[in-house]
Amino acid sequence: MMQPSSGENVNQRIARISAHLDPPNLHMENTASVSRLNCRAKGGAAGFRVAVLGAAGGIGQPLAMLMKMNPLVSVLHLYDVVNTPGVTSDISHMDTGAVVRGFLGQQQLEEALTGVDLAIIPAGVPRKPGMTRDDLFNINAGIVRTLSEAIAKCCPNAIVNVISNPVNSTVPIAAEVFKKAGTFDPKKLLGVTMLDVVRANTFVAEVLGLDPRDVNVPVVGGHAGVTILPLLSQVKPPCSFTPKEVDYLTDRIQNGGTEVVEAKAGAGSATLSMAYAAVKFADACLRGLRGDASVVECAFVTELPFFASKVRLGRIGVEEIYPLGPLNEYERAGLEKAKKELESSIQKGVSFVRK
Ligand SMILES: NC(=O)C1=CN([C@@H]2O[C@H](COP(=O)(O)OP(=O)(O)OC[C@H]3O[C@@H](n4cnc5c(N)ncnc54)[C@H](O)[C@@H]3O)[C@@H](O)[C@H]2O)C=CC1
Ligand SMILES: O=C([O-])CC(=O)C(=O)O
Repeated sequence: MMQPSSGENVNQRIARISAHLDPPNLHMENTASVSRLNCRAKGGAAGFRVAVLGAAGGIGQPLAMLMKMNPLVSVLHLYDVVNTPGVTSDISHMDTGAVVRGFLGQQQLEEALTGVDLAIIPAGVPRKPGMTRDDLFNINAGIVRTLSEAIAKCCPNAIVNVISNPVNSTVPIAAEVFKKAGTFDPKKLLGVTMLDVVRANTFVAEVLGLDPRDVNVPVVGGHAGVTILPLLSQVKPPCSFTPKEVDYLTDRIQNGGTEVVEAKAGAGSATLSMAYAAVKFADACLRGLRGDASVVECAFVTELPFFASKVRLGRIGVEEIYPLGPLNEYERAGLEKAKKELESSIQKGVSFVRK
């Protein structure tokens, strides 16, 4: 026990005690479950272990915060190449169940991934006005490859949620890395297209005058421009749109990301709505892992070979990929455009790893 020194004021006392504390829950050299003042908690209530890779970023921070609030998460690993000590300290003060641990820099990447059930990847640079998602390829491809190599080594059975853009190429990159490592399981690798669904629900609800929570719009294809294919003929609850409404909604859903990039005027792309969407999707993956019945969401999966589809999530990841269902003429034309662009984006990702 530290003894109070005589003549010490409150600020001096606090400073003296703080100097004896370990860095806040940060897994540095001294990992020792960081026993601040010998607290007994070692963490690990029943639940899943989740790692966020890119946790200090615009998406990473709110995503980490929301995952800390998720009762299915028992241990939350926050990894980034910068700033994880601060983010980890901050989030670790939330009085929710998950134990938070921070990991900083490449040398701590493997430790960050060991034992995790779900790895979420929002690492990488975002767009600025005038850029396409594909313009991010040169930087983000290498980041996703590095992180995927570490996943293959340290948690080959984890479910992987890829957020980093261009998703249409980064998911094929992860798949190729896993194939090379002999760990590829198409049931476990998912590109996160949930934001397209979240936007579609919101915009359709606005047009119809409904509560967005009561609306469900399947969005298939991919996650860039024309590859984002909302199936407005399959909206639940069943409803109909005028041709003008279909044009307006399709355009707004396909360009929702650009709408945010332009509004942010150089300060990045969607972060808050993306963190919300990522957590909605991660929660679905965890409920599937827990064995909940009928967990169905849209995601970019690797079995057609790559296509965002409605999928049922279960204990092993993707348990069923639903067919597209009946498409109207407008959607069939959209599908042809989507397929063409998707093919080249997929090939670009595959070649990046094979070259
Ligand atoms: N799938 C989707 O629907 C969406 C995807 N995105 C994408 O998500 C990515 C991240 O966006 P923001 O969070 O806004 O960017 P950001 O720049 O704010 O954050 C990215 C974070 O990644 C970290 N990072 C960079 N290299 C890393 C590495 N090798 N390992 C671990 N962390 C690393 C950075 O240090 C930074 O903290 C972008 O590629 C963006 O285009 C954004 C919105 C929606
Ligand atoms: O548009 C971007 O660059 C980010 C993104 O993927 C989205 O908001 O859908």
